Amino acid sequence: MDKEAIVASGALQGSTTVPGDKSISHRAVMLGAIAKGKTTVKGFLDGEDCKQTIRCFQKMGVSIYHGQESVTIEGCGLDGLKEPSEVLDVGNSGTTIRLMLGIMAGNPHFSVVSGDESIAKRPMARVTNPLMQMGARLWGRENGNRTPIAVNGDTKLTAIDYRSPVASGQVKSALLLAGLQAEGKTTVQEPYRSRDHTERMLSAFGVDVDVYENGVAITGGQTLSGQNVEIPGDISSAAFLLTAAATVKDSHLRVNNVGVNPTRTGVIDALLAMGADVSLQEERIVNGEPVADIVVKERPLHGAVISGALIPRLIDELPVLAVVATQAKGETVIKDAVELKYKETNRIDTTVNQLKQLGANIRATEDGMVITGPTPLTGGEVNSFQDHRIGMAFTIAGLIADGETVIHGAKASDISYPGFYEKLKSLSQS
Ligand SMILES: O=C(O)C1=C[C@@H](OP(=O)(O)O)[C@@H](O)[C@H](O)C1
Ligand SMILES: C=C(OP(=O)(O)O)C(=O)O
Repeated sequence: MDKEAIVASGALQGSTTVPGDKSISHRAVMLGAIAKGKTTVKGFLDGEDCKQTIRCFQKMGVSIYHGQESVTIEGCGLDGLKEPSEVLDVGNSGTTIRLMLGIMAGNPHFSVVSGDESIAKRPMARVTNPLMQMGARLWGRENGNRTPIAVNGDTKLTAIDYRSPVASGQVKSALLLAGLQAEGKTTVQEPYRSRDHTERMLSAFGVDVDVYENGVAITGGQTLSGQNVEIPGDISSAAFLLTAAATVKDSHLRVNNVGVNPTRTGVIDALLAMGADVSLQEERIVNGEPVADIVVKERPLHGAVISGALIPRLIDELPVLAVVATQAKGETVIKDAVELKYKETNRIDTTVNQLKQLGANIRATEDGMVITGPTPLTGGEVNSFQDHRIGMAFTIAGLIADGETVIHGAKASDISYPGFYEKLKSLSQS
């Protein structure tokens, strides 16, 4: 049976690393595939989502070699992708499907894109609508909002000025990738700035992208050239270790070589706002992305408000921050986070309902949750519901709780953090 039993096992100590960044790994494969020439990727995340991206591009005739040390992609240029003769299966990965739709929309082939049960419930209109405004021919259930989605890319796209209602790295990236193939200059504005790895990597591959406050612009017809890419550790994975060390008594942990792109470091800002002792050391730039070692020491925490522009900078870390908030003194309010409902699970429900079960004082709101602490947690049976972030967040809850916490569906962690359970065990003292 796919489950893990977690018991409190003492302070987290030492110096460690985490697997490569998921967002950057997806983009390295995609940009490598549509570039001319060879791309070599070091630090690629060997997780299920990113492997699915590799498989999709292999189905379009791209030669990709996934070795122990690196991934090598023989880029064939945007005009060199082949028509896939099978469905492009993205598995559980929202990033793969939404970014790939941007590529497929302007590529002169017929393709069908689909994924697992969770993907079938996630909204796709946020990308298919603006792509259709650019002239893309797309069909899907609920007028293009649900998978499977069929694309007939045999059409010329036209640039649009798009004001996105959501701050989403996936929407922005899909439109940049479609914009590369459109006539004219495509602009995307968003309510708050979302992760900017696509812009950074496009520049590294030789494409001009204009970046301004809460917006980006790209002119169609530019070509990419293959590059050597070095991917830092994923701050969204590091977040589980950092939050554990911030809450488990006497912990003192250093996580080396983590990507600290400012569009991703919301979890550090939230921990600081809660009074945590966290610092960045050895800050440097690797391949156009900021990287640092992160050091955290346990000390008493207090509640904070997590809202507004901070939300897109820590969206995937909110379930585990809710776990931390159960141990912080006073009220923590998470708001403006309605996007949590559209992830692998409805993360407001899966977080709130199960933390309540473990004894937390927590309630759901329309766009987030309110947690009052500190409350002792008591172990129990919880489920990942095949949502990797939920399974891992409740594993951290298990380290804080009295007694045993059983995580059903624990293997979901392989999606973004293979080796997560082994790593936690190696860092615990007893
Ligand atoms: O662009 C990306 O790589 C991602 C963007 C975010 O999703 P949204 O774009 O839906 O906010 C995030 O939740 C996801 O894990 C990865
Ligand atoms: C939401 C996530 O990923 P995706 O949208 O790529 O499925 C995540 O990793 O938490």
